[in-house]
Amino acid sequence: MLSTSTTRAPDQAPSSTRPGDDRARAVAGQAAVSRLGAPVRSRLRLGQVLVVVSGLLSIAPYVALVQLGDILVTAHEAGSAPDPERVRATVMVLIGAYSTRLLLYSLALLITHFADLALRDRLRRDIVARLTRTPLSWFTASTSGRLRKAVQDDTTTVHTVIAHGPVERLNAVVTPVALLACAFWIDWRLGLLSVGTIPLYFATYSLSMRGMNEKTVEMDRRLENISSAMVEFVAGIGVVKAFGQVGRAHAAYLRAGDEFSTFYRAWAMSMMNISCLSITWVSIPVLLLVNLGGGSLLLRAGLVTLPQVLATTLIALVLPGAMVTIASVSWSYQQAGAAALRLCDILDAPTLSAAVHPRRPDGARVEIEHVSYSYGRTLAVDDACLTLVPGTVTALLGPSGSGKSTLATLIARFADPDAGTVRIGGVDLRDMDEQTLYDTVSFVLQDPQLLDAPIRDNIALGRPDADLEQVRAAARVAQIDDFIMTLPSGYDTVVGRDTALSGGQAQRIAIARAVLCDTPVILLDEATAMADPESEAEIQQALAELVKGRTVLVIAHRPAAVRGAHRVVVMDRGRIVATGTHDELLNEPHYRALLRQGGVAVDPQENSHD
Ligand SMILES: Nc1ncnc2c1ncn2[C@@H]1O[C@H](COP(=O)(O)OP(=O)(O)OP(=O)(O)O)[C@@H](O)[C@H]1O
Repeated sequence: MLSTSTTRAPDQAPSSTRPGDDRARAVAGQAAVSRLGAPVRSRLRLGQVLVVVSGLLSIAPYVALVQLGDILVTAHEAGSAPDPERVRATVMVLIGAYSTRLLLYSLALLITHFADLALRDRLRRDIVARLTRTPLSWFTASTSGRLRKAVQDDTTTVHTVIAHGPVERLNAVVTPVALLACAFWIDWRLGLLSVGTIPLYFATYSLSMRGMNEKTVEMDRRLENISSAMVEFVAGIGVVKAFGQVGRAHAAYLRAGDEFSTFYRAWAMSMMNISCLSITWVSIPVLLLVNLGGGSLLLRAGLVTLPQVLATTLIALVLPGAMVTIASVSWSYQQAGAAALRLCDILDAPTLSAAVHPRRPDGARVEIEHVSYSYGRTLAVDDACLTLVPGTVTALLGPSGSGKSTLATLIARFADPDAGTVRIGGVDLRDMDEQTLYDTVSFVLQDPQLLDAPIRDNIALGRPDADLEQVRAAARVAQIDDFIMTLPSGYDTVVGRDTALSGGQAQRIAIARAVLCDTPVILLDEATAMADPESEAEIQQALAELVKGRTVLVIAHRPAAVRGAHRVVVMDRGRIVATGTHDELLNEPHYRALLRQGGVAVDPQENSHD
């Protein structure tokens, strides 16, 4: 079945890539970050302009400081009191420049935060808009997991690089560059002292960052492995327990965890030593030693003044903060790259084309003409031609994997065929708008998929405007009304919270849902009639009511299910190999093989044809 968790959408990217691909993925990640940020780029640019101005303004307090020092030292040396007017003016410049800088910086952050809010809102809307046009065949258990991660986690990860990245990274570059220029302007020798340790820092830092992009992508991939092992373990817990394999399934999770820690420890340990060394070059004690030590030598030689030494030493001390910010924002960009790629994957999910001139079907005749459909390289339906006549039940029979479910889902437009046409009432499904399609076809799936909502809402899923009487009428047809009325809250009972339903009860609710939709075409998974033998008779009766007078296709998983069908269609490896009534097909080899496999006694007469 298309909807089972064991299948994978063909267009889904594999969850792991080879290490050789990691660099390309890291580059693609940065392109994806830039693509996601495009709608708010002008706002980010405005924030960045403010940061540049604020960075340039950072020079002013230091210049004012040197000036203030000069005024005080000159007055001290002359043995007179400093000029109060000049002192006040210099202090005002110092305070004014500092406050304006802070104000501009905060304003820039505010702008990028608002941009980020708008972007996240837009991203979530775009994802929802995209998914409403995405073929149902795209949604599998794994795509659902990716979706959850994208909407919940990845939009938050991207926040760091949209709201903080442009401002903090630029500030961490502009401010130190402006300050260092200022230091050189104060005195070139002192300027050299303040940047003296930077080449050493960069040399060791780039050593520690070698292969960082690839490692980050690899880390992300290994974390994904842990998540998938966990999801697999939890999703399959029923079958795992039933076969006493908890230890083994658990082991897969532990193995993924162990592999991650081994990888992380090896990476972190080698990086740690070298990155400690790089940080030492810009640590406060080393900077003080170099700047004050070198500065005092220059001072003694009479080449510089004390305020100049103090100002350039303070400038040099700004460096470590800037380095740390650059490193942490770069790291955020790498993580955001992986998150942005996942978001772009979802934003680029395939979509079904919308009808340009929507048409309404005339009748409920279903015509499948030369239809083919593949999942990646697997050809699931191969040049199928079939007509479903209104008022008849057609049973689709064939071995597992022969393409029955795929063919049926194409009639509900879970996907568009790669070749050929599916028409209902003379209208190509691609020329029907969504609502018309929902009003025309309903699908009773093998898994009834009840929501954690009142039973009434579950039945009225396709017709939310239906009143209680209409809902009850549908439930009566589906043989489930009596049972619902025995529940303490009746139709307001919340499935999952107030009551647990048996498989058969859940299926009858799903049948009531289809009865209420009252569509002229019904696609039915015969397995709906098999899950709960105790209520099979009731389900059969409910189904008999449901299919009356409609165009019905039943996906038959066992030969006995063709009972009562007007016509049987046999599929094999994607092709329709035989069509006819049960009697007409008795000599057809594929049909006979299926009957034999299903343990159905074959007419003794036909033995002579063997
Ligand atoms: N989502 C998917 N991604 C990739 N291949 C798929 C997917 N769903 C089905 N297939 C493949 O397409 C082929 C037809 O599958 P389909 O489920 O239509 O067969 P089926 O006759 O309904 O089988 P069953 O009776 O076991 O449900 C099979 O080879 C199957 O492996």
